[in-house]
Amino acid sequence: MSTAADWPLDALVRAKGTTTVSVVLPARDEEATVGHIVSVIREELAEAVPLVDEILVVDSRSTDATAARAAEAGARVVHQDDVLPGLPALSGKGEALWKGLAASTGDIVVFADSDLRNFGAHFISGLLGPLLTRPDVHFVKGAYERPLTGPDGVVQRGAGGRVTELVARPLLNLYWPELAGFVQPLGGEYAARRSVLEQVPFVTEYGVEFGLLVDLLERVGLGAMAQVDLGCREHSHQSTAALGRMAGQIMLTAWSRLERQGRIVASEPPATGLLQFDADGNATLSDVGVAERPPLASVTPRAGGPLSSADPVVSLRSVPSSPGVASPMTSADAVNSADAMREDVA
Ligand SMILES: O=c1ccn([C@@H]2O[C@H](COP(=O)(O)OP(=O)(O)O[C@H]3O[C@H](CO)[C@@H](O)[C@H](O)[C@H]3O)[C@@H](O)[C@H]2O)c(=O)[nH]1
Ligand SMILES: O=C(O)[C@H](O)COP(=O)(O)O
Repeated sequence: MSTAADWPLDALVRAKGTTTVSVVLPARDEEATVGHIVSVIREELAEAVPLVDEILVVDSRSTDATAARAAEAGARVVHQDDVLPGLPALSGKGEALWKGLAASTGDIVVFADSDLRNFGAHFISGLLGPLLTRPDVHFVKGAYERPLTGPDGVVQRGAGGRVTELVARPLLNLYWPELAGFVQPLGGEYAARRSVLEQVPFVTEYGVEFGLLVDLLERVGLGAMAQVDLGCREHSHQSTAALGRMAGQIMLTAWSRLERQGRIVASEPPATGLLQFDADGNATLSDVGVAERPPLASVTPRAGGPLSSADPVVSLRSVPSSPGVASPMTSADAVNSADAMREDVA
């Protein structure tokens, strides 16, 4: 595996030629970090050297000043629901990335999270190295060490990436062992050729990274997938309950791929409700179902191009997410069963 330091900027600019590069940053309520990230990319990779041609921030229904901070720092900002407005709006990070792909223009698209606390230009340039120098490489994923920073500020080296370690990695080793060598399968920093990204579906919410890995393996093969060591990645941590919902989305994404690949035949789809309990035993029910956008190339002939009325709108084939879609356990069933269990215990 190469490291970011193996790809000096002058060599990358020489290799780039006429290839164009877009950086797409999905952002939901990231006013604290998005401005700095955009500024670093603009100053070091667009102004100091002609490596990045476009910086696009996809504002993912933020309720804070994310869009303003990103625009002030020099990004083009689009709102997730304003892109391809002819389609019904979906939610979550996967939707933001798919809309970002549609709204951007570069031959190579680099995705990076907007909540990185130790962002440096190497997060972008490192990912570009194999893509700009090896025509046979179509997808590059970032690898890094992930510390866990507690609320008291204490940093535990290598303890981050809890959903990765507890859910994604075991699932990949069980069912797609070819992908087990990806150090950070859920990491948000990766890059690919547009020609390939437009050929694969994008799962919505937090299923997107897992779905892309599995679908790209099928589409381009492991030999066209690379990873680059980007050092250490620090980001803002979500609560355990939020990570539980993310885990549910990833498990449903894996289930959808196993079914699509003909490896499981289910008599009924899995339930998409997740019942969680707080410290006082209060129950909250969430829907962790994910939807799916079809390959962008099947929706519009060219990213950002006009939609024709004959275009497919959205594929929800993989896993149901709309409120109207039947699931084996309804919200009411789940709450009733939780109440019944509590009574049993009492
Ligand atoms: O509805 C959303 C949710 C998140 N984001 C953005 O997506 C990025 C990553 O989201 P975050 O909530 O920070 O995810 P993590 O807890 O860090 O989850 C990890 O695991 C996820 C599942 O694979 C990946 O999507 C993430 O990139 C990866 O960092 C950030 O820029 C968010 O602002 C959106 O744009 N829309
Ligand atoms: O990628 C993951 O596993 C989740 O984002 C959780 O990461 P964290 O444990 O570093 O918060």
